[in-house]
Amino acid sequence: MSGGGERTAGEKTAAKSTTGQESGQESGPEAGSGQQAGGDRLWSVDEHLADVLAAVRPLAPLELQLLDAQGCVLTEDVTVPAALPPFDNSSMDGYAVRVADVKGASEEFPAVLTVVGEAAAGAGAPPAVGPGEAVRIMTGAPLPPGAEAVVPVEWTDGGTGGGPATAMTPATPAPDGGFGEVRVHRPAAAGAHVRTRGSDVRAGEIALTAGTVLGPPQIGLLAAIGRATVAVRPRPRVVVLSTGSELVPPGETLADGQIHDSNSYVLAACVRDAGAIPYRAGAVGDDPDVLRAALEDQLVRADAVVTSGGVSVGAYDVVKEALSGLSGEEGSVAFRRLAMQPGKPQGFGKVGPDRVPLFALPGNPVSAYVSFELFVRPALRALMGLRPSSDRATVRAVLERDIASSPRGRRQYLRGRYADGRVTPTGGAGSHLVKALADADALIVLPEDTTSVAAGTEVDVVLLDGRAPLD
Ligand SMILES: Nc1nc2c(c(=O)[nH]1)N[C@H]1C(S)=C(S)[C@@H](COP(=O)(O)OP(=O)(O)OC[C@H]3O[C@@H](n4cnc5c(N)ncnc54)[C@H](O)[C@@H]3O)O[C@H]1N2
Ligand code: MOO
Repeated sequence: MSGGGERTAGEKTAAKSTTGQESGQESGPEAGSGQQAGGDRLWSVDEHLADVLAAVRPLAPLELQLLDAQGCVLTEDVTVPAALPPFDNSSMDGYAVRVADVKGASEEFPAVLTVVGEAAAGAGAPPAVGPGEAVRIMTGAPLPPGAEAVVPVEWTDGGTGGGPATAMTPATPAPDGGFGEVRVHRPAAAGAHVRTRGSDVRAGEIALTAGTVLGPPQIGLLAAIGRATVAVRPRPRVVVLSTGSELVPPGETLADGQIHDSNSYVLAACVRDAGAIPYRAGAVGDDPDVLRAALEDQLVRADAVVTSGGVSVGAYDVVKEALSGLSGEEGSVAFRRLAMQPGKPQGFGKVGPDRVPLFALPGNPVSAYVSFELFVRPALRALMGLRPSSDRATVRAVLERDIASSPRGRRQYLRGRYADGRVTPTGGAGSHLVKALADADALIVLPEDTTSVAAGTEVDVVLLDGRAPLD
């Protein structure tokens, strides 16, 4: 990547952006900048999100091991190769019997059967049950030939000659070398306590259709039908880079004017929380060449890049400086101001020959977090083939406290705690307030035309803790 350039690539193609008219991989903010298209105007949250989503496409499918595919979207219809269960088997520990032999049996007049052997799960082919015979059988063991039903051990004397048994005895052969006798106290209908071959799913049926999100039960089904790998949209690999010469990693001592880098941590955690794979590349100083070099290094393993800081109007706004002038193979990144608080300055585009989506988020910690929630999280879901916006519920809630002011013309996302239909703001509007953010589990959304809200009013609240379904 090279830097500089008098006019940004984004500015040159500004007219293509934002309204969603352009479809396909190359549309969206990659191709435009609000400053050029609409003067110094503010872009709405919805416009920006629409542009971001118009520019991202689901990742190409990959064949993954089952557990690596958890949470991913299946891209194939999976057919059942062989019936499940693969053979008739017992659902109880007890005795495999013929129905006629136990007809009318009771505790007072038990059916006395000769036990001719044992069927245990995984122990190979069981012996056959002839007239007047029974086979000891354990849960999951194949039903012996000739047997029509299983009587649970509790309906028998367990071969002890005493009263009703509570469990199978561990020892099987009787002293005479046989298995002895069992007294059955109740009749059993044909098929009683037998799980028939194919009763779960038959060979040739569709087990799971393309588009299914693989949760634990779906992964269990795939394993049960013998699949070791499946084709899914993979989790995006997301490089997280924070910028700022004042940043020091947590664990190191601060010199004058330094602060700890929290954004690369919160953003990497957000990436993971969204179901993607974070690569936290740490912090780079305010040097555009160093940032470009770091990005070039990281791009080989990235399906998306998230940077924080350096996007406003300061003298050392390194991300803007490094990425505004990209062209050709380098891709392009457009910077714009959004009608929201926090999160006003934003950059978005695609970089490198593979056109990897890049989100340049503002550096204020709360701004970076809220920007991720609103724009990056939906985009990562889109890369995974998931519905972008459906995993965060928005509910109405009664405000517990007055909100004295909200900037006219900007949609405000205040932090709050939600419980039982009520929401309480945590801290104020300052986008440096990380403790208040950590205390929150919701974002209180105040529309652009709202300048204050009295306690008792109903407001929109975005729940942050993933209470809504994931697909
Ligand atoms: N004259 C103007 N100044 C600012 C404007 C404006 O419109 N005119 N916008 C303000 C808004 S709103 C925001 S948001 C910030 C965004 O600035 P940058 O994206 O350039 O971010 P920085 O200047 O690099 O940092 C801002 C702030 O956040 C701290 N920071 C940065 N990175 C981290 C990190 N990784 N971990 C923890 N804290 C971080 C940084 O030290 C600054 O305090 O611009 C306003 N200014
Ligand atoms: O928009 Mo900044 O993100 O208000 O703090």
